[in-house]
Amino acid sequence: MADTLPDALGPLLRAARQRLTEAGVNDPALDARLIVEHFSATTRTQAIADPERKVGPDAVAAIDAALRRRISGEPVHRILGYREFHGLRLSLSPETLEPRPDTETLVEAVLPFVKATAERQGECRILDLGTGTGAIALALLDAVPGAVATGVDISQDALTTALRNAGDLGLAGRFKSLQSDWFEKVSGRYHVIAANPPYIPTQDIENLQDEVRDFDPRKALDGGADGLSPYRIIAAEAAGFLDLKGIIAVEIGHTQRDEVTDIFSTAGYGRTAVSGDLGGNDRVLVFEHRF
Ligand SMILES: C[S@@+](CC[C@H](N)C(=O)[O-])C[C@H]1O[C@@H](n2cnc3c(N)ncnc32)[C@H](O)[C@@H]1O
Repeated sequence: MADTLPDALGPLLRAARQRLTEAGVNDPALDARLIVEHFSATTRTQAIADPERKVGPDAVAAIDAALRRRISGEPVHRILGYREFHGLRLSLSPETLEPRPDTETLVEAVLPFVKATAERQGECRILDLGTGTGAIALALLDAVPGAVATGVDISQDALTTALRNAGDLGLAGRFKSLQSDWFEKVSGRYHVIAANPPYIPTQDIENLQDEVRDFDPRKALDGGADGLSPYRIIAAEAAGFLDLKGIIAVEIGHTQRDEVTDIFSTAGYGRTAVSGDLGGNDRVLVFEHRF
């Protein structure tokens, strides 16, 4: 049984950090801060300016429970129930991937095109395939008032969460959700087709970090035998849904640049950009169709 937690904010933070450190959690200071701030509804500034501030017994109990979950291996954002993406707070649910900072690379890669299209044509239509929390679509809608987006997912749970996120962010009027197996139920033409599809080869899933394998949904990870199945489907079918001057942007695994480029080249696309993530890995490819 762990020690009882103190009820003053500063000592509570220190005790939380110590518990996570002793348990070997990866980034104990950050996770302790996120948990304490969230469940005590306090801010970093309050912890610094008023460390003796009292935290109520219900909040201390919630922090205690959250620390136990973290120590048993649950990712901190699953415990909090949300994650920040491109400056937006996105709620998570069992069938949504936790949006990752690497995926912000995709948002940045297409943002100038989305802005320019919206300015030129008064509207930019975005199709976000495998939308999950709605991360990509909602980040683009938030940045470009002239954009509208359809978020497609096979998971109804994910779409419910994406719609909730759109509502919470005041973007519901420009975001539609569609349950579909990739393009199966999609109609219309889009200036941007964006996708962060599942791209882990099936046999590699068992070797992923525990936090990913055990808490991110399998449907969001498993890209088939070689990890490339979704790219083949998207490349084969996208032309029917892409505006004449539209672009496709896909996130990739860091070793998949050449294979994914070949898949799109064979389907009639030319690659116009490769973007690296924060770690310097190839992370996003952008294509246009050679109609
Ligand atoms: C890697 S996650 C990406 C989620 C989100 N776009 C992000 O970047 O955080 C892939 C998403 O594709 C969805 N998905 C998997 N297979 C699908 C299919 N056949 N048709 C549509 N969506 C699919 C999953 O449910 C999951 O939400």
